Amino acid sequence: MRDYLCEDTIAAIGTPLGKGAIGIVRISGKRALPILKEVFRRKSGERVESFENRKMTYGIVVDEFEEPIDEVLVVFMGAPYTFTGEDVAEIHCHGGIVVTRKVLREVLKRGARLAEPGEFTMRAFLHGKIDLTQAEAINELIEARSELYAKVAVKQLEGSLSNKIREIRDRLLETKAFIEAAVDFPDEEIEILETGKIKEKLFEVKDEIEKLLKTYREGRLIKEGIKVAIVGRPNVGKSSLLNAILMEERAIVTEIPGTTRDVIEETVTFKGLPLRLVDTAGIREAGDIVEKIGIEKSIEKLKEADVVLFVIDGSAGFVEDDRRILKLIENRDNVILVINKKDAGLRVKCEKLRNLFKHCVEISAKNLDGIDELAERIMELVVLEPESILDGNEVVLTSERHYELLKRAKESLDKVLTSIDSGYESPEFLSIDIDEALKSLGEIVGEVTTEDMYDIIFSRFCIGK
Ligand SMILES: Nc1nc2c(c(=O)[nH]1)N(C=O)[C@@H](CNc1ccc(C(=O)N[C@@H](CCC(=O)O)C(=O)O)cc1)CN2
Ligand SMILES: Nc1nc2c(ncn2[C@@H]2O[C@H](COP(=O)(O)OP(=O)(O)OP(=O)(O)O)[C@@H](O)[C@H]2O)c(=O)[nH]1
Ligand SMILES: [Mg+2]
Repeated sequence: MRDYLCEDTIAAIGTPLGKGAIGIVRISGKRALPILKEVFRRKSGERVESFENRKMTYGIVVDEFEEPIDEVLVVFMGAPYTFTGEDVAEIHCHGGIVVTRKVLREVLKRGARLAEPGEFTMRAFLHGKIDLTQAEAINELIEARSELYAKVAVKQLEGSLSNKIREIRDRLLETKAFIEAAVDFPDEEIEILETGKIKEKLFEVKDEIEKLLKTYREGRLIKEGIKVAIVGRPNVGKSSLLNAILMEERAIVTEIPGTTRDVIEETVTFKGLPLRLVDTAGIREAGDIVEKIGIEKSIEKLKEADVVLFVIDGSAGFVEDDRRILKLIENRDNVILVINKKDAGLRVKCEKLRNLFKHCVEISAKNLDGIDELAERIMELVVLEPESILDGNEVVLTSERHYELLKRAKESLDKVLTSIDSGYESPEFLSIDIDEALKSLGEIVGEVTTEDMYDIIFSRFCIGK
């Protein structure tokens, strides 16, 4: 059973385990202050009976035999004006692996329980300090590996998404009131339902939801990065291209066809977005079993990719083996033809293949020529509205949970509209689906809670958060 009532006092190390200048043990709950008094002494060994709220005090942590464990700074913050909304005590100790754990152990001995992953944040949510999207944003912030993602997460932590959702919800509530007005005054000869007006309002709300839904594509790219598969026949310079983009000798490059046999994945950040580059085995009629498996993987990666870089050796021209690979990627609009080995003289150019490839770049992986242009083209291909999304100032959906719930809300509104169009205009009937939409919106911010909420949200956090 989870402690949704927040009866226990919880504690955990809030900093990464490892060598660091400081390590913080955080305690939250009713017994935070008594526990702090139990473990903390002034340098002289004297007990401290009252702590000034939110002010650091210098001293030592002792074990039950009054033996000093570490020299520390501690702070007590009284409920409700704290991160969790409960009494919070923090012990800032030296950041060794042993010392921080020893301090935590003393705290646990005095009656605190080790916090579960995300439990501090869950308490902040349960006490109304933050809503669900803000709680999730804390985790996203911790997970963020690119500046842009961090920026989007901070905005969400500040409440940008919740504000947007609440705005949509309020408009929907207004619409509902408008529909129900017809029920409340049946005798007053108010027109049964002004369906035209109701529809107009519904369309407005739906439009807002759709706008938000559209941001998810970019949101996912910001969060997960752009998957770029580098494919082509052996020896055209795929691994050289990977190295050129990474600016390091990551993959083995030789003049022997069939050098790369396994998939190599590396990430670089370009304009704030992670580019997840995947170098693959050259595709051809396989020699041995290892190469065959490698080629199967190449084809798999090609299918998963957001962008496919189809590399050819321009100094050799567009040859039969290239043509065979072309069959695998036909009908895809996310392919960029990369004509490599420009330095060796090109026998085929972008212009000549214009009818086959909408996107084409001529490069020399060896001389690092054309690499920036290629990176630009990758961005152009996946990012629909670069200005609006990439500055990180707009509300962007990055969570599948939010996306699915918003989609559900939209579907409920579609049902209402269909009902109106089919003549089922009874207000009670229409309200059912409006309520469904409201419920989905409520679930996003956590006003409507579900049983598995903890498991889908907070258990993903690291311990101590
Ligand atoms: N030492 C320390 N640093 C930390 C945290 C922490 O818990 N401890 N945080 C943990 O995530 C983050 C900061 N987040 C926090 C959020 C709210 C409050 C807080 O005390 N809120 C009160 C009072 C606000 C005010 O003074 O205006 C409140 O909301 O009522 C503290 C930290 C990052 N840095
Ligand atoms: N002149 C020239 N040679 C290049 C260029 N890029 C790669 N090469 C050479 O082409 C050969 C093959 O390069 P790789 O990068 O190993 O080719 P690959 O496509 O990864 O080959 P496989 O892993 O076997 O599929 C090596 O000898 C490289 O030095 C280029 O831009 N110009
Ligand atoms: Mg290779």
